[in-house]
Amino acid sequence: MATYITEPSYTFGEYLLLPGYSSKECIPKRVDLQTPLVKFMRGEKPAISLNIPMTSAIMQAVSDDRMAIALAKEGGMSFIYGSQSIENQAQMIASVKAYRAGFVISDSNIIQDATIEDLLKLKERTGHSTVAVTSDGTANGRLLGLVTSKDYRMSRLPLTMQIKDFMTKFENLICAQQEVTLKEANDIIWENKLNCLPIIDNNQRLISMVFRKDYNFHKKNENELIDRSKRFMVGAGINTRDYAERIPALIKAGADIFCIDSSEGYSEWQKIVLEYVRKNYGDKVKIGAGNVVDGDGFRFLAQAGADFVKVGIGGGAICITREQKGIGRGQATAVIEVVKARDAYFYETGIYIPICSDGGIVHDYHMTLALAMGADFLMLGRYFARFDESPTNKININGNYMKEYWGEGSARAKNWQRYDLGEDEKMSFEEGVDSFVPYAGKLKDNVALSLSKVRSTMCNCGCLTISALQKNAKITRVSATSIIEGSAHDVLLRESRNRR
Ligand SMILES: NC(=O)c1ccc[n+]([C@@H]2O[C@H](COP(=O)([O-])OP(=O)(O)OC[C@H]3O[C@@H](n4cnc5c(N)ncnc54)[C@H](O)[C@@H]3O)[C@@H](O)[C@H]2O)c1
Repeated sequence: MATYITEPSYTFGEYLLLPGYSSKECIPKRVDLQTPLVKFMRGEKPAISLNIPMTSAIMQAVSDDRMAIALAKEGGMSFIYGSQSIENQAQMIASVKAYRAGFVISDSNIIQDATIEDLLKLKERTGHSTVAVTSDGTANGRLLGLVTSKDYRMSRLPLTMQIKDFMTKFENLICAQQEVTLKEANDIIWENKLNCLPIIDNNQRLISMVFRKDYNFHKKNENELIDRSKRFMVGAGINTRDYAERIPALIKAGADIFCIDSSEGYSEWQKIVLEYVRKNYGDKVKIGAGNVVDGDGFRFLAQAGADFVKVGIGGGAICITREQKGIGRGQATAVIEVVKARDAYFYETGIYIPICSDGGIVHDYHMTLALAMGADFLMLGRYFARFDESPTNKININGNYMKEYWGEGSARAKNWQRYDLGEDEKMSFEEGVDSFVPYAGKLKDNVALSLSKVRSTMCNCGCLTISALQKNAKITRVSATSIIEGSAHDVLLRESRNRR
């Protein structure tokens, strides 16, 4: 007979925190959000910690090199998506590791045969008026010219005019070689009255840009997540098929940690990958595994050697695994159950394995709840997809700006053809949808606001660290009507503006 778990599984929205005693020392400014990323022995320190408990999801629509840089600046980490060629993924990792403050990877690039109409669309999408003209329209193509708003007059030029006919051609540009320091770059900008200085390599390929207007914004963020050589840290998603080629290539590119990316981690495929890493690299290479939703799955991955375990099936905003396959678990219950198994494992072995809660975060307070329930850090997809730094298009829909957001289980992501299930193509089905999310601006501002709420709640609970919150939080289930009671009710709202 099947095993029945009679207790229903719950989501974060069905829980609240009760306040604990907070002393006058307990103020948001003093809250420390540092949290372990990889396993460690009792009494020892983890080899890698995050400075904020946030990672960005292993998704095409979320985590590329630009996102990774923006998030590492704030103290978190991106896991760059693996649903792309090994070469492309390695290039993204390498570009994060090569990042130098003040040197920006160009996100507005175009080919010289494109038209003014294409240029206007690009400007609307990226919000930037300086556009690099490269041989292949990418950020690292051969630099052929530059277009700024000074180069064309909308009222005078036809929309069909080609970029090559009005751009500032390479021969007339002032550029610098990639060895230039930020100070030297800024001197060139001032001496030549430039707004932007392209940085190129020996083959005229664009490496980055330095902007005059960034001059005052190069101050170091003390929270930033850096390695021993002061380079930003970055993770990489991998699969259970081409790992023997992908892992060495990504290590060479500089990846700091891997995560096996799958909806289902309680599988022999994951054990094989973890064994491959331990056999070839010992404990030097760090690797997380998942996803699981119960203690059995956790223990399996812990014993197979995972450095962290990721929790969650079917809770992502774009995920339809539960309705397609009928597997999954309410995210709060999944976290609570896996944390129970983790704590028991820690008690037995002295090995603490961090838990990552992946999916199901809708409101900022859900982050605090997930941490209070014992997760050490969160993986967020929809949350980060809304920001300027996500890799997707910004689109105006009925006067509102939206960003595209699609699941890794959707046909759109699967077009990368990494999943050959050995079945008839007609038998394959989607586990994710293709959608839009409301555009929300800069990552930095949003993360600061979300974490200010987390810090504030932690103070209400009398906790200055995540581990104190995990030990001391008092959590209650809420009834359906108390959820209504907790929102604005029985009043007519004066304005429908989105609440910050
Ligand atoms: N967290 C979630 O709730 C969720 C749900 C659905 C999809 N996703 C995402 O969608 C993507 C696809 O997930 P998935 O679970 O379909 O991918 P997967 O590659 O883990 O599994 C796909 C299928 O391939 C099989 N397989 C795996 N390795 C194999 C190998 N070496 N040889 C032969 N067969 C092998 C698996 O058993 C499974 O049937 C991932 O990015 C995942 O994170 C996530």
